[in-house]
Amino acid sequence: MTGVPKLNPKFSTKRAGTSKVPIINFEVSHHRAVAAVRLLRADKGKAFVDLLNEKANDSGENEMGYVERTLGFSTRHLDDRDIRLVTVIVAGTVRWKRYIDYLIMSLCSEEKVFSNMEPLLLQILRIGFFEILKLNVPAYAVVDENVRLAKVALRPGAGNMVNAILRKLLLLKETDSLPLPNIEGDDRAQARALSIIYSHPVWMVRRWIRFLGKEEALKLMNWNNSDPYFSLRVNTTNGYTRDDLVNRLEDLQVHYEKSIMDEFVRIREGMQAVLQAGLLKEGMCAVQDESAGFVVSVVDPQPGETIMDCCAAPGGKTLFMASRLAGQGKVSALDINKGRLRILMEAAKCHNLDDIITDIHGDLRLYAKESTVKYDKVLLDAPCSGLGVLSKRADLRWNRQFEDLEELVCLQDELLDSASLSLPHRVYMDMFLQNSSQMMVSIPQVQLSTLWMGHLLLVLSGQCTRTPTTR
Ligand SMILES: C[S@@+](CC[C@H](N)C(=O)[O-])C[C@H]1O[C@@H](n2cnc3c(N)ncnc32)[C@H](O)[C@@H]1O
Repeated sequence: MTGVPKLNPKFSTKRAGTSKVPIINFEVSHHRAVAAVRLLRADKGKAFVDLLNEKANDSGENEMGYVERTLGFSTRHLDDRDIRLVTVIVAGTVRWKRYIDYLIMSLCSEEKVFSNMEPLLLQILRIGFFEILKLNVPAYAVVDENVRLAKVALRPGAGNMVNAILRKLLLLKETDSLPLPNIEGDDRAQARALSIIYSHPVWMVRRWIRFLGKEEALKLMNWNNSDPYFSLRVNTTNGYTRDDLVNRLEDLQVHYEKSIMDEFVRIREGMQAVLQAGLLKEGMCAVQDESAGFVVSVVDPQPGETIMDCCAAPGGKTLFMASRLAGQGKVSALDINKGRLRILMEAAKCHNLDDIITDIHGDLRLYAKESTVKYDKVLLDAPCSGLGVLSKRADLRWNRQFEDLEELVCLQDELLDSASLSLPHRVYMDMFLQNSSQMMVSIPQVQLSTLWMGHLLLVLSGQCTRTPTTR
């Protein structure tokens, strides 16, 4: 792929001149246009930002400005439905990128047609493929709209190409003959095929098969590719019950599901409505992953206890642990990042927990050497790769490199040593899955290790005298 797209002059000059009145271009489907530009930004990174600066004279224009200038409609006119569709299309297209690209390449007349394809054209095709394969949008709408978008954003020839490739895809789908790689050959070749079918980087597939076995690795990839849900935790410290939260969600017509954990409710859609209704601001609930709640359940804070949260910010687990203390006891929240710690304390105020929580700004590795304070319990939620939340963060799988994990494992090792050295009662370590296997073999004091929803929780007793890890 080469550079960033050249703008179609016809549209790039539309907003030039004296008129500031937004021009609404009814020719293109607005949510697809914004989705295509957002995907382009994700794909091109800095090259895209450079293009914005170059074309907009460093005016700080964002991607929305780009859409307005090049496609001729004001993104201010996007309604809630459009915004929701942009989110769905962008997340899904990014998630399935490897699989979709394999199909696009298979349907191009030659491999070089794919590798030389203009970046914006590729995004439009990816959107069309995602809509046909995963969203089941009516075929005529997908073809018509994406062809028109390619014609308007690029040129008529680009529209013809989109038309030809999407129609080929429809035919293959109808006849159930979509091309797929065979899972055969040595481990590496099989991982390569699986990485296309499940749309993950090859190194992740190989690593998970090695550590978890093929069956679990496939389950994990299916989970990563499923539509995510979000969890809300009711704030009992402010006197609310889960029924109160459920009643408000019903008023807002947000569909929910009660979690097996008492304080939690799951929602798949409707976060916008929850935010707009102010449920978070008024302290009724917090957005918190159930897996984070599970970690707190294992720590099981009891009234009167002192707890150290070693990597606390922005504070999801700190707040939940503090609320479990029922007004008696203390949580010390330590973090190296001052800004995130400030957010934590603001949330503590909102949740009426600022008497229970004390913030400590510092590097755990230094703090642990100097402090003589002992705690009843210590939670270490060390920085992680985020590989446990790939269903929610579609882009992460493409942004993480194997080398990032290596660095993280080093940091986690050091932090675990610090947490367990100077705070030697019980250390609860929560980490995402990426390096779980190394950790499990390397820490003889592990009393309990539980793998759940992408988290590995280790409960250690006494000081941590580990043998070197198997990195
Ligand atoms: C996974 S996040 C913690 C999330 C938090 N426990 C929660 O539930 O909201 C990891 C945190 O570790 C902090 N951190 C990284 N290195 C650190 C260090 N050397 N000492 C203390 N905190 C550190 C980061 O600033 C980040 O806020």
